Amino acid sequence: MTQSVESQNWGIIGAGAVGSLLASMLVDAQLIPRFIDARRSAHRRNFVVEKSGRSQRYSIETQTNVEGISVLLVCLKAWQVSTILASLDLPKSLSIVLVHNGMGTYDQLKGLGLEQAIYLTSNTHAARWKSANSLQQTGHGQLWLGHPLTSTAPPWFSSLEFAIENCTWTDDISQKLWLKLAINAVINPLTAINDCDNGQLLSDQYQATINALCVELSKIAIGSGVDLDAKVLQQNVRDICHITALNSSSMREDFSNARRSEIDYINGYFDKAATEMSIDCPINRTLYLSVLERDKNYA
Ligand SMILES: NC(=O)C1=CN([C@@H]2O[C@H](COP(=O)(O)OP(=O)(O)OC[C@H]3O[C@@H](n4cnc5c(N)ncnc54)[C@H](OP(=O)(O)O)[C@@H]3O)[C@@H](O)[C@H]2O)C=CC1
Ligand SMILES: CC(C)(CO)C(=O)C(=O)O
Repeated sequence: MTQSVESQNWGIIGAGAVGSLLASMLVDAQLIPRFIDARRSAHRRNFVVEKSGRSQRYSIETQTNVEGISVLLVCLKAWQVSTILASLDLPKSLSIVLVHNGMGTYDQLKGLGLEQAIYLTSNTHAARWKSANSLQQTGHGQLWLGHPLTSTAPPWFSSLEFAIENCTWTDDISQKLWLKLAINAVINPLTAINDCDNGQLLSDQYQATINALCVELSKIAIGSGVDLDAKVLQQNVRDICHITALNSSSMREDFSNARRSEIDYINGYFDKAATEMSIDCPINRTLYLSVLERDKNYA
């Protein structure tokens, strides 16, 4: 691969499945990212990534703070983002890129008074750990990047676009985020509660619930100024269930691994918006409260 012209220092907080996958893509493009982890002393993180049938070794420097970093990819679970970023000393010039499922962290960070530029993404590049240091890419997806207030891509975007497969700037990130949020609000709680793969949601028994839930979510999105037709959403949910038929959703994985889920930032986000607009959404509420009740054990 040709060396890209690079003057940024890339940091990644969250050396989990997504953070390590994106780190490997940056290394492949010779961008030399560093992991940030204030919980541990400085070290090198060594791992193997299996991508497109090839295994490659990576060794990434891990530092305890964001010193020297100019672009920070935040690959944490949604519920970790505000607490962890608030605990770090972040320079004003830092660009923050949020890479997680769900919505609500942007407002939380702005509410905390963060003055840095915060970019949002909708990411479908997927990976899972086969063992502690061996990662497998499980989905060649897409990463949409945008900013809620500006349609101009930052100067470092060309490097990210060069490094990350199917990385595209959008001047309407809100539309992409709401569609992904709605898809997750259908697939994630239903697969977690029913303990099934994504593809099983295509069976007849789930269609009435899925269709009615899509109508509710569409009403909330439209009430929030986002054009999200219920039929288009239903089709998108079906398409994702087909494409990811054998996948176990991230919420189902959280259930099986006794971890807190991201429900507050998915169905909870819809529930809050529905309540503010006095839109009755009983199916979304039931799913939200059911997973929330389970999550109390893992707060
Ligand atoms: N996995 C996937 O394929 C996909 C995931 N997503 C979304 O991307 C986001 C990240 O997911 P994923 O990578 O799977 O999640 P992981 O739980 O694998 O990654 C989160 C990482 O953050 C680390 N972390 C926790 N606290 C800190 C801290 N204080 N400082 C530094 N690092 C910390 C964790 O380390 P430790 O475990 O040591 O605590 C963990 O490695 C989620 O929102 C998920 O829904 C979206 C698309 C696909
Ligand atoms: C699209 C989907 C449902 C794929 O599994 C996902 O994003 C998740 O599991 O969180």
